[in-house]
Amino acid sequence: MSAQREMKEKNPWHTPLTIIITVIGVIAIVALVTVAVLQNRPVPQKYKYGIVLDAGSSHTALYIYEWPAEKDNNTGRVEQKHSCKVKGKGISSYAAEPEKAGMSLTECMREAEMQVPSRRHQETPLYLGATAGMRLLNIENREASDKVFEAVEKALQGFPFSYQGARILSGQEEGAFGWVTVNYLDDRLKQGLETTGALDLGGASTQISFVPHEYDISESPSNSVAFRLYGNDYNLYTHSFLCYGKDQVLRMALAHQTRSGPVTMSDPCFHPGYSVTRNYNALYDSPCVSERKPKEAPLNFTHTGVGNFFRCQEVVKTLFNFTSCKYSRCSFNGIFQPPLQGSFGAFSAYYFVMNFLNLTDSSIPLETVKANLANYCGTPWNQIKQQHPEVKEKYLAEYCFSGTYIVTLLTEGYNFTKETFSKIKFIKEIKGSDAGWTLGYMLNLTNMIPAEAPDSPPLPHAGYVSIVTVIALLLFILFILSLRPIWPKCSKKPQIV
Ligand SMILES: Nc1ccn([C@@H]2O[C@H](COP(=O)(O)OP(=O)(O)OP(=O)(O)O)[C@@H](O)[C@H]2O)c(=O)n1
Ligand SMILES: [Ca+2]
Repeated sequence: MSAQREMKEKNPWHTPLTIIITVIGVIAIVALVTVAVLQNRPVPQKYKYGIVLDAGSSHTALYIYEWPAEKDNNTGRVEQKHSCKVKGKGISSYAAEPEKAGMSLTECMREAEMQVPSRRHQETPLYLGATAGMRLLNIENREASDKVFEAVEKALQGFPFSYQGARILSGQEEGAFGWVTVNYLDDRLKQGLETTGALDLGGASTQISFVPHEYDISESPSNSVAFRLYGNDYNLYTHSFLCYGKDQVLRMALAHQTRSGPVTMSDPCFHPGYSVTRNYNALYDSPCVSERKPKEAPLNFTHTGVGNFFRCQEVVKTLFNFTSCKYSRCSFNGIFQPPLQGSFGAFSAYYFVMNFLNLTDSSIPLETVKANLANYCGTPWNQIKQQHPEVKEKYLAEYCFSGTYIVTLLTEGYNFTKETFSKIKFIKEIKGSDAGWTLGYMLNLTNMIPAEAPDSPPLPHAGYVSIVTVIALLLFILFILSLRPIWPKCSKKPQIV
């Protein structure tokens, strides 16, 4: 017992001096680390916002994006905070009553007012971009298209955001910004990874964009877009096919099959037992088909279904022109297309249709996709309606046609083979943000993707804190060791008596 007590008494760690040094040391370390952590802690997140309205041919959607306020110039990640689907049809459908185009946006704009904190309203940029529906209206009736824009502009200026204008995007912009969105969301641009191609299928036009392997831009300069993003150069191939969105292509298919003006038409792209009356004038009311209108057509025709995928494919193929190509290679309609490269993300109607048909899984071989479609198209219309009572009949009736069109466009049009078909991923969104051109458009207009890679701190915050802690501990230990000569009796071994 007494030996133990003596040891305790002689233990240098129990002298008042060392206890004081230790306590001060510990306090110093805690203070040092706390200051380091607090000083470099990311400040509580404040966000900035941007709003883009996608005025598509079939409908308008509003997207709100947000990003950390203190990092807006380069490093902060922009994410979709909210989206709102405008009720009713696209703005181009209001050609005869333009004010209604403006009014149609009110509900979603009110939602945006609620979603964006009011102190940020005034600085939040608001853009409207119109695509193929307005492109067609602009071709058909310039004055009507201008009136629609006037009405839309007036409506948007009535909200407290920083309105930045409404305009028609070129097909090239639509394709290129879709590609930017997909690759930005996948973090491929910042990391300089191989990029993903983008396939967008709308109601009135469709876009294909990818970075080809070796690519002679001079062959068709109008199909190329050069980007410098985060210090990397990209030569993007992009093309937009006006009239090859799924609604306009359906018009073309119907026009092709009714070119002799019959009273009843049997359509392999619609289910057996399907039958509706359609109006000739309504069918031909689009620049995509207006020239094909039969001379002496009756007012209406009966559109009946036969349900045959392979015959439907034959009809769809007649809508592509493969005969003339003045370049080294073409997709269709004499449009240059370099060899396909890498993987692709296919979104908007590609996704809606393939998702409905349960065909989004990339592991499904092309042959199986076709077999499933053949089976689906051959299913009687009554049965289809019974199986999907929740789906709008207009959508439901068209999935056989749309699925057939998608497969035909991808394989015959763009030259995907049974090997490369599996490189297509049918996607709706990436990490919570919808795939589409809107995000890329906003990133571009707000200069949010820098041309050069931004300087980043050499260490991440956690690494910095760990290193500060370790160095502080080492210094403390060193300090304690350096005191050894003044420790009373500490150089002597404790003697057991
Ligand atoms: N759940 C849904 C939603 C939409 N659609 C259809 O998908 C097509 C294209 O939709 P979208 O990509 O929204 O086209 P828009 O942007 O309106 O057209 P565009 O890009 O050509 O201007 C339309 O035929 C629409 O009827 C669908 O089949 N199922
Ligand atoms: Ca679209």
